[in-house]
Parts: sequence; structure tokens; C-alpha cells
Amino acid sequence: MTKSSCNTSAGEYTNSSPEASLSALLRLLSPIFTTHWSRLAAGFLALITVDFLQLIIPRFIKTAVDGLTAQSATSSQLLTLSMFVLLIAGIVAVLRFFWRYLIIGFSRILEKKLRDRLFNHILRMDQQFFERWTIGDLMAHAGNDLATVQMACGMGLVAAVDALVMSAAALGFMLAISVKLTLIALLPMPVLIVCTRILSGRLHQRFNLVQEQFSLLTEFARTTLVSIRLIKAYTLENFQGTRFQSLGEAYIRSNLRVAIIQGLLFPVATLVGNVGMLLLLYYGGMLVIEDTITIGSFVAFVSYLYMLIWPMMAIGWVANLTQRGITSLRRIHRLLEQLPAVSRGITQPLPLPQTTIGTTYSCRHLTFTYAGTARPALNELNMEIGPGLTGLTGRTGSGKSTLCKLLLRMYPVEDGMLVFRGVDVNRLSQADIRDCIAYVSQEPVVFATTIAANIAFGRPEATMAEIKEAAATAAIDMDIQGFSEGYATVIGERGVKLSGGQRQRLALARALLCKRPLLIIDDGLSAIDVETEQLVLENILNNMDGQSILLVSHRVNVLRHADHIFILDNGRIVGQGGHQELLAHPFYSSMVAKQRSHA
Ligand SMILES: Nc1ncnc2c1ncn2[C@@H]1O[C@H](COP(=O)(O)OP(=O)(O)OP(=O)(O)O)[C@@H](O)[C@H]1O
Repeated sequence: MTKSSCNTSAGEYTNSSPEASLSALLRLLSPIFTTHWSRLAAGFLALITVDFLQLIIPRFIKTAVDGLTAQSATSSQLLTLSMFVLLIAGIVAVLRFFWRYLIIGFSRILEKKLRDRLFNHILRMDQQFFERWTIGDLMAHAGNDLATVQMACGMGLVAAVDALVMSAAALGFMLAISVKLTLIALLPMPVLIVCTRILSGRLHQRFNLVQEQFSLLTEFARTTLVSIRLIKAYTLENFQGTRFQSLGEAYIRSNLRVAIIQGLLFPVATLVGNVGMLLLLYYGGMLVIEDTITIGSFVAFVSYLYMLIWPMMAIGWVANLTQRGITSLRRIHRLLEQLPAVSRGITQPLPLPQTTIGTTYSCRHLTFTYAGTARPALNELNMEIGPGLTGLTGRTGSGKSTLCKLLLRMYPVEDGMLVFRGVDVNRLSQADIRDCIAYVSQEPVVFATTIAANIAFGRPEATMAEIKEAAATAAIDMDIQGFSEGYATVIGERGVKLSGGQRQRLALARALLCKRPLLIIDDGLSAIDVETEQLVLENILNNMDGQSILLVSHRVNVLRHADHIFILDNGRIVGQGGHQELLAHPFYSSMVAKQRSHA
């Protein structure tokens, strides 16, 4: 892996990838179409049958009207014709249900399959990806883009086929009655196509704006509720309330702008259709007077002209839907094309060496620069981690968390810089390495579920006894017993029912339960008082079974237990050794002095 791949720029993920060709987009959809071809075929067969049956009805009406004008129609003939019309209407109703169920159902299946694929793909991405794609972008892909593709592959396809069949057949019937009259009646139709194209384009734009306004509104409500304590502390209730109100007003305004277009679309179509009807009435009437066509043909012609209005509108609508569907599919395709930089180039990972002794991790001249920054966050680091307790300390911003994230394979590193159990990490699968590591982050992540479920997050199959054992090692068991519902206590959104120290110990219990060979605690005990921290550490050390622990801390009374301590400054190792040795180190000795005076 080259250096440039470690410094992937924002453009590499977002803009610089060439636009996907239509054939690439088709390849994305074709497996879904192929799997469900029989469902689609049955749906379109029902749709086309409905179209033809609808086209037959005016023929019956023509026969009836001609019979009536010639005064040759009998009541039994009229009854038979009515029964046929009724029968056809019944079949049309049943078939309409089926085409909708089959084709629109297919478009929902397609949407679900794309959504599942997208979701699973996003889950596999690395940290660099999440720094470049915002949650808003990803939600837009999962929401708007998928909905647009679903619409294009559902109603868009229906409208296209429907418009094609209906317009071709209606035109055929109209031409059979009178070529001249057909041409005259169709004169206003191009206006209808253009109007629908323009109006439906505007409708989509305005509808997108409505969706954006709605996202803003819900995101604002979400962030306000999440940070409610901060808002109360700064007495920002009125301020937030006013901002919410103005966002709500913008949402209403954009909805009204949509309503204007919707209000215009059908009246315009009817108006243009009626102009056609006006021409038909005059010229068609003249042809009846001249006896060129019968009254029945005239009536049938009127029905066919009405039937043409929808396909003509559909042409403009389908063109917009297709255009939007392709744009959305391109965005989804671009997202699916992204590969986690961490595993880029690893086609056949080597098997992970199995070992009974604690996991060893080696950094060899490890240098790492975050994308978009000039200065390396880690510079020429050489260190060995494990077995036993390894301490890591240093000033804030010195690169401690960065090192933890690299060990967790959240970012790519150059070949040979990180070696796990004797093998270059770039030759191993990311999942294999992560399966060996339990991680406690600086900011504990807790879920709005029970305490037991929070602890068992990494091992959902763990027994209650195991959960309690991990909680006892993390010295949180007593606190949990204090809650009226014990381990079944639901801890609220982001663990509001717990103190900062309790949340940290909960996160630690979760990591301990996984019993993985390497435990990384990135300043994960900082919110715990010194005595409890001491107790937790002793518990962990007493329960160690050949494991390796990397403990990031600023506290000497914790670090003193480490077999080896590394001191980082500006991304470089500026000191290392045991507690006693480091007492002579300026940074370490000043830390000792400060903490002694605080005690
Ligand atoms: N995602 C990122 N993108 C760019 N720079 C980053 C990113 N994360 C961290 N940095 C920078 O890398 C440097 C090291 O940060 P890091 O979080 O590793 O420090 P730390 O030693 O863990 O600090 P602390 O003790 O405050 O947690 C800092 O200068 C920080 O600004």
C-alpha cells in the first residue's frame, strides 16, 4: 500500500470517480430484474390486457350508438352490449389490482434489496469513509435516492409501457376511423407533452426542497432533544423554539409551492384536452353531417381522445422520472463503489496465526498523517505491545488515540509499519484482527436499552452469570444492584440514568465480557475516581489470562502497574521504560509531582 492511499483526499471518495455508465447502472439492477422476471412479466401482461380491454369498450359504444341512430337496435342487443361492457369493466378491475400488486410490489422488493446492499456496504466501511460522507449524505442516499429509483422502476415503468401501448392502440383506432380527424384532434397534444415535462420537472424540484426542509426540521428537533440538558443550562429554550418555528414556516412555504404545481398540472392537462375536444367537436361534427363517419364512430373517437390525454401527460412525466432515477442510481452506484481503504488491495488475506500467549502488536517506523492535514499525527513510532500491561501517556493531542485507532485498523497504514502476531496487517483480514481486540473508547457509547443488553453488546449469547462477572471486574456490579430493576434497568437515551464514571465502567464491562486477546483502553477510566480506578485495574490484572492490555492514561497511580510505559509527544515516542525508570523523565516526573500535590 502506498503512502498516497493512507492520505486519501476527500475528492477520492466523492467527486473524482468517473460517472458510472448506463451499462454499469444496468448491471446493478439486472440481477434483481432477472430474479423477479416472472413476477414482472405477469404484471405487464395484466397491464397490457387492461389497456386493450379499455380500448374495446368504445367499440361496443360505437355499435350501440350506430344501432340507436339507425333505429335498428333491439333491447336484447343493448342488454348484451351492456353485459359485455360490465364484464370487461369487472376483468379490468381485477387485472388492475394484479398489475399494481405485481409491478409496484417488484419496485418495493428492488428498493429493499438495494437498501440492504447499501446498508451492509456502509457497515463495512472504515473511519476515513465516515469522515468524508456525512450522516446526512448517507441518510439521503438511503431515503431520497432509493425512493426515486423505486419510483422510476415502479410507476415510471408502468407509465412508460402504459403510455406506449395505450397511445399506439388509441391512435390506431382513431386513424382507422379518420386520418384527417386524428391529425386535427392531436394538434394540441405536443403542448400537453411540453407543459407536463416543464411542470413535472418543477414539481420534482420543489418536492426535493420539501424533503430537504423536512430533514432540516427533524434533524433540528433531534439535535435539540439530544442536547436538551445543554439547552436548559444555557436557557436557550426560547431561542431554539423560535428557530424551530421558522424552520416549520419554511417547510409550510415549500409545501405550498408544491401544491401550486399540483394544482396547475391537471387543469392544464384538462384544458389542452378540451381544446382537442373542441376541434374534434367541430371537425368531427362536420364529418358526421357530411356522412363521412357515423355518429357511433364520432362517439368512439371522443372516448379514444380522452384515453390519449394520460399517455401524452405520461411522456413528460416518465422522461423526468427516468432522468431523476438515473441520477439517483448513479449516486448509489458511486457509494457502492467505495472500498474501505484499510482492506484495499487485500484479495486473499493470510490466515491469522493462532497463539496461546498474549497477542503481540509491533509498530515499525509507524508514521501516519490524517487526510487533509500536513503534519503527521504519528511519526516513526517503534514499539511492541503485549503480552502484559503496556501504558501509553503523553500530552493532549500527542497521538495516543490515533495509535489506538490504527491498531483497530480504522485507518490504512503503509506496508510493514504494523505487524500483528508476526504478520504485516496489510496481509491480514481487517475482521480477523478486530476479532482479537476489545476496545474501550474515550467517550463511552451506550444504548437506550437495558444494562444487561449494553454489557452483552459484543457477545449477545453471553449468560447472565458471565455478564455479572464482567460487571464485577469493571467494579460496576454494586452500582447495578442499587437500581430497582438491576440488570434489567433501561438506562435511557445515551445512558442518561448513569453517571459519567458508571458509563465508562459499563463500556469496560462490555469489553471484558468479550475476553479478547488484546484489550485497548483509550483513556476509558478517566471519569472514575482514583480509588475505584485502582480497584478496576487490580481486578483486570488479577483476571488476566495471558492477555495484552494497552492502557492510555494520564494517571500515574494506574500507569505504575504497567510493565512498560511509552510517552508520546507530537506523534513521537519521547520516553519509555518502567515506572521507576521514567521517574527521571521530565514529562513523567512533572506528572508525578502534580498528581502527588493534588492528592
Ligand atoms: N480525524 C482526524 N482528522 C484530522 N486530524 C485529526 C483527526 N483526529 C485527530 N487528529 C489530530 O491528530 C492529532 C493527535 O490526536 P489524538 O486524538 O490522537 O491525540 P490524543 O493524544 O489522543 O489526545 P487526547 O489526550 O486529548 O485524547 C491531533 O493534532 C488531532 O488534532
